[in-house]
Amino acid sequence: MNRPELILTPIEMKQADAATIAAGTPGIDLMTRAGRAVADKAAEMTARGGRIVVAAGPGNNGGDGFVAARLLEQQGYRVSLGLVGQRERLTGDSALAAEGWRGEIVAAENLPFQQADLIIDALFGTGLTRGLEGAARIAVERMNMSGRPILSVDLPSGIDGDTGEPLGVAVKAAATITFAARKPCHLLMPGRTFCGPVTVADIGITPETLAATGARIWANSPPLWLHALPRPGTASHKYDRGHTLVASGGATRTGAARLAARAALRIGSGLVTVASPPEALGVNAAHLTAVMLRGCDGPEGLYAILKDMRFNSLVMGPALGVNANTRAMVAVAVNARRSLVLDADALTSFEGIAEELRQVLRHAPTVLTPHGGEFGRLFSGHPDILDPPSKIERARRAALYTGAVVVLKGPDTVIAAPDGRAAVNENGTPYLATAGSGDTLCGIIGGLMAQGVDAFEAASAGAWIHAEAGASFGPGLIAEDLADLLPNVLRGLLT
Ligand SMILES: NC(=O)C1=CN([C@@H]2O[C@H](COP(=O)(O)OP(=O)(O)OC[C@H]3O[C@@H](n4cnc5c(N)ncnc54)[C@H](O)[C@@H]3O)[C@@H](O)[C@H]2O)[C@H](O)CC1
Ligand SMILES: [K+]
Repeated sequence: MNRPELILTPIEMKQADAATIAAGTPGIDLMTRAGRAVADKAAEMTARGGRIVVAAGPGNNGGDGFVAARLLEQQGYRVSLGLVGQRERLTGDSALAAEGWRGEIVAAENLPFQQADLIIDALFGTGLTRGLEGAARIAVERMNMSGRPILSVDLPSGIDGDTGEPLGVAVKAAATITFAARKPCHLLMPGRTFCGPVTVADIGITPETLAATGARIWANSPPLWLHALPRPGTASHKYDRGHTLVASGGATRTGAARLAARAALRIGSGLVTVASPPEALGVNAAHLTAVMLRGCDGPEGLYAILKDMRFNSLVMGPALGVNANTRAMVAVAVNARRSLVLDADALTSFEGIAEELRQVLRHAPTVLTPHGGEFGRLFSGHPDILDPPSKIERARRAALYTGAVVVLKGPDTVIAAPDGRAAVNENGTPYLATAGSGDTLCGIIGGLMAQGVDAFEAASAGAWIHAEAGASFGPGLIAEDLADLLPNVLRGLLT
């Protein structure tokens, strides 16, 4: 199994650069390798002898561009190069790289972008600190308007490497080539869209050097959690694969719990029970087969059920109602010290009183699964959690504050643990934006925790498996399909 893909922030990348240089690799060698990787990628994208227009910036991103321009001209391409800033103000490795370019240097904003077979965007990379203005802005606007394919160096100019957000105008690249490791902007939206397909070039910075930066963000993919997925042994029986309890809403709001329950069963929970308000027992009983059913009359009823310690994983929230009763149910569930997944109404019932939720969330492995709107409501009044421009940072702060793993959903779902670990999910599909999809995700995560999977791994694996199931179906997907798509995904992972 290959190793989990570590994602480095721009600051961590600079640390890795510096450590590699300190260990004896001259910076110009890193730049030359980076520039060579750019040239190789550009050659893949452009017929030999084609017209390549390079826009270089005032720093090392520009330096990569100078190296690529030199190499491509040597290979017979017709290369034009433009610079933002003055040639004589280039310093360090960029100045060295520029010395290798024998061709003309024009102002980047005046480059003939429309005549290019390929444009190379080497204006700004991880050093971007503010929105583009003046010549840089004009160059980017003209580049984008040209309609010609753009290869971005490291990341599209104008995109914030940490957040994936455009700081004003930003290059819309056909492809991006980055170095040593991807950065958050390559996975987070909308940065992922601005990048196009991303290639990671090895420029001689070792995995050990990357890890030594202390980076704690990973791409959410099987190598991160595959080891943690349960593989029932021949002697396994249903009682040692856990028992998930899913709380149902009232008589007209029972579907969410059944979606979650079926998903928990499909993901491998040995037993699953729906805890149903008395008035909904008939409705639930009419729809349930392998999933069992228990009457549960409010917090007292839940307390009575949880005296049975075999219920080791609880899923609560979908369709429970936004009210004090739901808050009381959550308190009973938390004090029962079982693994817990809280979603939807169980979160929104604590709108603006996250402090109250925080106080109860310290007893057992807990996963919160808000989408953006629920997250904003739950943590309203907590600018320290809501204000960071990075979605990863927001999720991390919420996890630290609540003591729970937080799954901040979206096309770029972020899974964050209280200890700072974070994973970014990329295999989602727009077809998952359908009623009941979130309920199913809760069931998958709860069902994995019932089998003893730790909260962060259960949430990360659950998010990926849920998305993979949805993507395997495509157009026409409805939530009822998802649970029955899980076996195929699991087969691909476990065999
Ligand atoms: N291992 C690696 O990742 C390597 C990366 N390399 C390349 O180096 C750049 C980072 O270079 P740096 O000089 O730090 O920053 P930039 O080139 O991105 O920016 C240049 C400079 O521009 C100034 N600046 C910031 N924002 C603006 C703005 N809006 N308008 C004008 N000027 C701005 C700021 O002073 C920056 O310092 C990385 O992306 C890679 O491409 C190495 O070449 C190889 C190893
Ligand atoms: K760039």
